[in-house]
Amino acid sequence: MSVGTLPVLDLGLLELPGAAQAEHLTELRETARDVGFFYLVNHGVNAQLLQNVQSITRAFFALPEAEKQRVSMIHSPHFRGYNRAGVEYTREQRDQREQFDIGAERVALTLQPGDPAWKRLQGPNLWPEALPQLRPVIHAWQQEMTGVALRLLRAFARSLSLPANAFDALYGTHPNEHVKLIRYPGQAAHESQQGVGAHKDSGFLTFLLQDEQRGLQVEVTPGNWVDALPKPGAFVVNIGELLELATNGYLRATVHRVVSPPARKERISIAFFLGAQLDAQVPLYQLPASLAAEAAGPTSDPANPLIRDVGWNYLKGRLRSHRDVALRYYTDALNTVKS
Ligand SMILES: O=C(O)CCC(=O)C(=O)O
Ligand SMILES: [Fe+2]
Repeated sequence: MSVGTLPVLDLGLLELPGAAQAEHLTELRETARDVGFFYLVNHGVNAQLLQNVQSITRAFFALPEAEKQRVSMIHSPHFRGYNRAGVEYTREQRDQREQFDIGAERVALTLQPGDPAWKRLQGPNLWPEALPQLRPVIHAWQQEMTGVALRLLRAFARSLSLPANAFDALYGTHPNEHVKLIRYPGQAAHESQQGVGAHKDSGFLTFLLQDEQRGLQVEVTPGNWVDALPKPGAFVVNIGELLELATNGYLRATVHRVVSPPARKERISIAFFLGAQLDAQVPLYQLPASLAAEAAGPTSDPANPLIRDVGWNYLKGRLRSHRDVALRYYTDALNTVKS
């Protein structure tokens, strides 16, 4: 296999009727097993919506600092809102990116004493008054991306000889639809180049919409970092840890990172993370013997063990990334979640 670039998959081909899809499903399965990252084309998301979401994202980051601080994540026990560069940590190092996190738009749950702390993750988003168009554009994008993600998840299920709806129960009626708007500021040569440090994504599937600035790198084989160069109109898709866990490591959650742009440049990317329902447990799906034989078990980082309880696993990641929010709202949970 060439490791110089990422494979390109076509969603339309994965949905061809009958036997015609078979060879494409095999390609999807093998790509996800060997690389865990690919470009997705022919996904059907309207080009105008892609442009709108990119321009509204630029408009958000161009707001005065005071406006962005009004929607700072420190105001949200649900981990929603704005973080300036250098606040988020990956592997104990600061990430040089500013970001705005949006989750599924739901009311906060009424909690009873003794309820698990992850129930606090559900709740409303924060929206900047100074940019009222942000909310409808992001909602449209979130809805559209949930649809694409579900289509792809069904293709994954078929590619593994599971019923097309095998993952639907995990995803359920309350999926964890997490959108992250990200801006990587240019960094001078003597400054940190960690846009985001090396990590795996924790959910099911991630879709990235990049701009024209390079920076995303994928560790295809140990120590071999491949550039996921921007490809107009395509999403970069990768597998998250839940899907790795569900398939006993057959599908691969691959480590990736972003290297900062040079001084005076910036990079904008928009991520959509499809997670499972917070109250779900990730089962181990029975794969056909020939595939099960190739599943080596999830390659979880011993310093960051995976938890099958979706809510706890998600909370663990959030507490790790956003220490200030954790200390404000989750001191009681810091010992329960071994993060
Ligand atoms: O900005 C990117 O291209 C990647 C972002 C990423 O990996 C993440 O936020 O998990
Ligand atoms: Fe990531």
